[in-house]
Amino acid sequence: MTVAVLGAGAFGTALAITLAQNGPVTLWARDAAKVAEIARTRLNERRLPGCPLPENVAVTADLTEATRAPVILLAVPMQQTAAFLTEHAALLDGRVLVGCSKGIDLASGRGPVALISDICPAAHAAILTGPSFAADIARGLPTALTLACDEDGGALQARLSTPSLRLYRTSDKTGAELGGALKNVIAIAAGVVIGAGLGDSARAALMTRGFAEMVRIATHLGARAETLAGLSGFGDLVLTCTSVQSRNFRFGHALGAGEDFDPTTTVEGVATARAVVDLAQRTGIDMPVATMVTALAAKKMTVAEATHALLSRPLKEE
Ligand SMILES: NC(=O)C1=CN([C@@H]2O[C@H](COP(=O)(O)OP(=O)(O)OC[C@H]3O[C@@H](n4cnc5c(N)ncnc54)[C@H](O)[C@@H]3O)[C@@H](O)[C@H]2O)C=CC1
Ligand SMILES: O=C(CO)COP(=O)(O)O
Repeated sequence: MTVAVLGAGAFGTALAITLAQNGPVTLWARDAAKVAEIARTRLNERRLPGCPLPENVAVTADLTEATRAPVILLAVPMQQTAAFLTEHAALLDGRVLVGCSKGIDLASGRGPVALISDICPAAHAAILTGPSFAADIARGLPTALTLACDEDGGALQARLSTPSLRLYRTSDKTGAELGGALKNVIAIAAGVVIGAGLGDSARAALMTRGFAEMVRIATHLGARAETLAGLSGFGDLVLTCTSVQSRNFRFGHALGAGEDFDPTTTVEGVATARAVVDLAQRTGIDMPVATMVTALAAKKMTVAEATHALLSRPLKEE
C-alpha cells in the first residue's frame, strides 16, 4: 500500500524514509526545484542532512499524483495547514488523512485533526504525534508514537509502524492533538528557564505545573486525561523540555539568554501559545505558563518579570 507524505520538511522526509521499509512512499513538496534536487541527490540536505532516501521513495511536485495513495500524511507546518487543506480540498476530501503537525491554528483555534474534519468533512481524519525527533526516526533509532484514529484503525496502525517506529493507537483525537500542541509551549518556557540560568529545579517545577495546565485545558476541551499522560502529551513534553534538539526549547533558550534566533526556523509553540491564551480567555481556564510564553515571545515582559509573576501567584493546593 503506497503512503503519500505531503510536505518535505524534516519530519515529512523522516517519515518517508522509515515508512519505505513497509512499501512504496511518495514524498510531495510544493517546490519543483527542491523536488528535482532531492530526486537527484536522494538527500533533503537543507531539512534533514545526512539521511538518504531509500529507492522506493518517489519524490514529486505533482499533488494529483501524490494524492492517489490510499493513505496520506500531512506534514506541513501548523499555521499553513488550514490554507493548504482549503486550497486542495478537492483532492483531499474523502481520503485517509493523517495530520502530523503539532499546534493550534491561530485563526480558528483548531488543531490539525479538527481542521481536517472541518475543511474535508468526508476525510477519515487521524493524527500521528508523540516524542520523536525527525533525525532519530530517519536514522532508525527506536521511537514510539501515538496514532489517534477511528476505532477501526488497526490496518493504518500496522502500515505506519516499522521495525523501529512503534505506534500505540487511541480513539482520543482531541487529546492527542492538544498534547502535541501544548507541549511545545511548555518547551519554550523550559528553554527560557535554562537559557536564563534559573536551574534544573525550576525547569522541573515548570514542566510539572505546565503539564497540569495542559491537562486542565485539554480535558475542558473534551480530551481524556490518560491521553495527556501518554506519549502524545507527557512523553513529548519530557522530550522537548529536556533536549537541545528541540527547536522550541532552543528558541526559549535564546529568549532566556537574550540571544538572537534564526527566524526561518519552524517554532510551532510561538503561534500556538497565542492561540492557547485566546482559548484560555474564552473558556476561563487558567493558563499562566502559556500567558508568560506569549508575553516573553512578544517582548512584552522580561524573564525577571515573568518569573516574579509566576512565583507570586496566590498559594494554593497542588
Ligand atoms: N522536526 C521534527 O523533529 C518533528 C516535527 N514535527 C512537526 O511536523 C511539522 C513540520 O515540521 P518540520 O518538518 O520539522 O518543519 P521544517 O521546518 O523542517 O519544514 C517545513 C516544510 O514545510 C514546507 N511548507 C511550508 N508551508 C507549506 C505549504 N503551504 N505547502 C507545502 N509545504 C509547505 C516547507 O517548504 C518546509 O519544507 C510541525 O508541525 C512539527 O511540529 C513533529 C514531530 C517531529
Ligand atoms: O515535536 C518534536 C519532537 O517530538 C520536535 O520538536 P521541535 O519542533 O521543538 O523541534
